Amino acid sequence: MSYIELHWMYEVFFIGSLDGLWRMLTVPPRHTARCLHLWMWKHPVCTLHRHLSGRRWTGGILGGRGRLLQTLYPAYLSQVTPYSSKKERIDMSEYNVEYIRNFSIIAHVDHGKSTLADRLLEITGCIPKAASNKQVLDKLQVERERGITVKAQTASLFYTYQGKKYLLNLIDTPGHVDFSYEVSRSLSACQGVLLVVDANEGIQAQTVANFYLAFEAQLSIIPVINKIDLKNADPERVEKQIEKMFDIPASDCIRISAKLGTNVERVLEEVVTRLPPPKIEEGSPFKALLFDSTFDHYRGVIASVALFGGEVCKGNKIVLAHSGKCYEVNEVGILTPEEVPAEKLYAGQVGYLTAGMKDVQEAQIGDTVHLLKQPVEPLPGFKPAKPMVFAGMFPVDQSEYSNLKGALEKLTLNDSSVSVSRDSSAALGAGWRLGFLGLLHLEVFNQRLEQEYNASVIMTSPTVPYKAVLSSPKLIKEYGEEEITIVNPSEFPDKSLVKEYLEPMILGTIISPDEYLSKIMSLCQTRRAEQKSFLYIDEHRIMMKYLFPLNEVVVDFYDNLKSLSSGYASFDYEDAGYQAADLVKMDILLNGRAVEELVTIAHRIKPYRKNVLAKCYGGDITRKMKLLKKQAEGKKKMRKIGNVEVPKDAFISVLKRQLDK
Ligand SMILES: Nc1nc2c(ncn2[C@@H]2O[C@H](COP(=O)(O)OP(=O)(O)OP(=O)(O)O)[C@@H](O)[C@H]2O)c(=O)[nH]1
Repeated sequence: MSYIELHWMYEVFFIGSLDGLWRMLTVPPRHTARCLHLWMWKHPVCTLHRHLSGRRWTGGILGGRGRLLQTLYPAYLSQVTPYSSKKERIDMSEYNVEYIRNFSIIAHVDHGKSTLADRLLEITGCIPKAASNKQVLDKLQVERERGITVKAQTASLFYTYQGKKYLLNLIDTPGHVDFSYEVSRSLSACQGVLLVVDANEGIQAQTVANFYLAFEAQLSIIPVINKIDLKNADPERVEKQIEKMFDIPASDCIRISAKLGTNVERVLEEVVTRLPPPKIEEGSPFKALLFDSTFDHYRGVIASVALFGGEVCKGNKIVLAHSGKCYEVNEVGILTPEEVPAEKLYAGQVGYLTAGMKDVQEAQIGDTVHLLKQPVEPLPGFKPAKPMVFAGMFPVDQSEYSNLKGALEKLTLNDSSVSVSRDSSAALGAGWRLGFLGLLHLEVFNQRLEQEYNASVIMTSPTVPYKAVLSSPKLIKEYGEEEITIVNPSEFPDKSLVKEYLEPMILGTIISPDEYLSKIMSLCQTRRAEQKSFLYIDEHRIMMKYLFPLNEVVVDFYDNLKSLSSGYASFDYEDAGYQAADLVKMDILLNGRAVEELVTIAHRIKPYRKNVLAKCYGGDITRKMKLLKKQAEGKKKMRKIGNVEVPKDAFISVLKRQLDK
C-alpha cells in the first residue's frame, strides 16, 4: 500500500448516527448504505474526525469528488464544502519553551479525569461549551459504553494568563489497572500531573499507584479534589489523606467540581504557575520521544512525539533510534484534539508526525526519533508492555479465518500492547494466541473486534505466563534455554522434565473502609495471598498490601472484592516477579472427552476451591453450558465440540469464578 498526501480536502457533514456511519465505512455493506460504502472504498475517505457536536465528521476525500458524493447521497450528507486546496498550517514558532506546559491528568477510575479534561478544553475554547455530554477525549465506542478510557489522547490548549499566551499540552490517561502501561507512557512526555481525587471516595488504590508513577518520574504533582458538589463530599478528609499518604500540604490541593465547572479556571492558572516548562537540550539537533501511536489506513502510523531538542518539519529525513529505519516526514502538527497541521514543531512542544511508517510495530513506543546523519543520545526507554493474560482466539467458522485475520491486524495496528502469535487446535482449527495486559483489556479487545469489525470469535480460557526450569541438558539444548515460558496450557511440560515450575506474582494494594476488613482478609486467604503491610490512611479507611499469585486475581478477584465491599474497596497491582509453585495441568472433559482448549494450570494443593469449574467437572459441564446457552441473548452462533454445542462466550464465562455465598 502506498501512503498518499492529499491536497484536496473536503468537509463532509454526515447526518445520522455516528455508529451508523462508522458501520457504513468499516463493515460489509448493507441495504441503503451499500452504494455509499462502495463509493467510499473506491474513492477513499482519507481521514475521518468526529466533531465535537457528535453529529459531524470531517472527511478528507480524494480529488474534487465531494460534491458528487453529496448529489448521490443527500440523505447521508448534509453539506460538502472544500476544506482547503492548500492545507493551512499553524505557525508554532511563537510558543517558546518557557510558555509551554506538558501535563497529564491521573486518577482512580471514575474520579473525573475525562470530565475535567473536557472542562479544560471548553475554557480554552478548544470545544464549544457543553457541546456534548459525552467526553471528547474518550473516542472509542467501547470507551463510551464502558465509561472508561482505554487509549490515551492528547490535546493542545491555548491559554492566555496575565497577558501571556501559553501552550498547554494535556495528555489524557486511562484509569484502569490493566492500562497502567499507557499511564507511564503518557507521563514520560510530561513535567507535571493533576492528581484527581473524588471528594467523596477519597484516595483509592489506583490513586496511590498513579501517584507513585508520577513521583518516580520526578513530576510536579498538583492534587485536585473533584466532585465537591456531591452531597457527601468531604474535601477536608481527602486533603488530610493526601497529606498523610503523599506528604503534600492540604493547602496545595485545589477543590473543584469538574461537572459544574466550579474552580476549574484555577486549575489552569496553577498548571501555568506551579508546573515547570519542559527541559530541552539547547542547541541539540531534532530529538523526540515517541510516546504513542495510532494508525491511519492511508497515511500509516500517526506518531505522538514530545520534542526534547531541535525542530522538525515536512521533508525532514528522520531515523528511529531503536529500529534504525529511516523515513521522510510527510506532515507534522498538533492535536486540539483534532489534527491541525503545523509548519514546524519546536523543542518543548508535543504533537504528531506522519512519515509513512507502515505499522505500529515499526514505531516502537519509547523510541527516540532524530534526523538522518544527526544521531543523538537516545532518551531512556519505556517499560515495554508486558502481557499478563494469554488466550487463544479462533473464528467461529473457519471460513471466517481470513476476515478475522484482517480485523486482528487492523486492531493490533492501533494497540501495540497486544501480542499475537499463530495457534491451532483440533477442535477449533486455525487461530491465534493473544497476550493482553489484563482481563479487562482482553474483554475490551474482544468487544472492539465485534463492534468495529463485526467479527465473531471464540476465546479460550485466559491463562497467565508460567515458567518451567528444565531438568535435562538435552531439553535445555532443544529449547535453547533452561527456563521456558508457557503461555499455552496445552504445552505445559510434564513434571518429569522439569526441575521446578514458577508462577507470576503481583503485589496488590487494597484500600477499603475498615468495616469490610474481615471479609477482604478471608477472600485474600482463599487466593493464596500473603499479607505484606497494613495501614490506616484515616480513621475509617485501611490500606493493605498482599502478595498474590497473578492467576488468583486475574480473572474475577476484582469483581468479588467489589461485591463483598458493596463497591467501596479498590484494588491495584504491580508486577512482583516469579515464585516457585507446585503446579499441575488440569484437563476438562466435555461429555467424557478432554477439550484441549479448556486445559488449565492449577495449584496442586487447593485446586479451584469454591469454583464453578470444580463443580462442573466432567459431565456436569454440559449443565453449565446449557445454562449459559439459555442466558445468551438472541441467536448467537454455536460451536460444536464432540456432541455438545458451546455458545461462543462460554469459554470465557466458564472461567469466571463465582464466590459460593
Ligand atoms: N457530581 C459530580 N460528578 C462528576 C464530577 N466529575 C465527574 N463526574 C461524574 O463521574 C463519572 C466519571 O467521570 P469520568 O470523567 O468519566 O471519570 P474518569 O476518571 O475519566 O474515568 P475513566 O475514564 O474510567 O478513568 C461521570 O459520571 C461524571 O459525570 C463532578 O465534579 N461532580
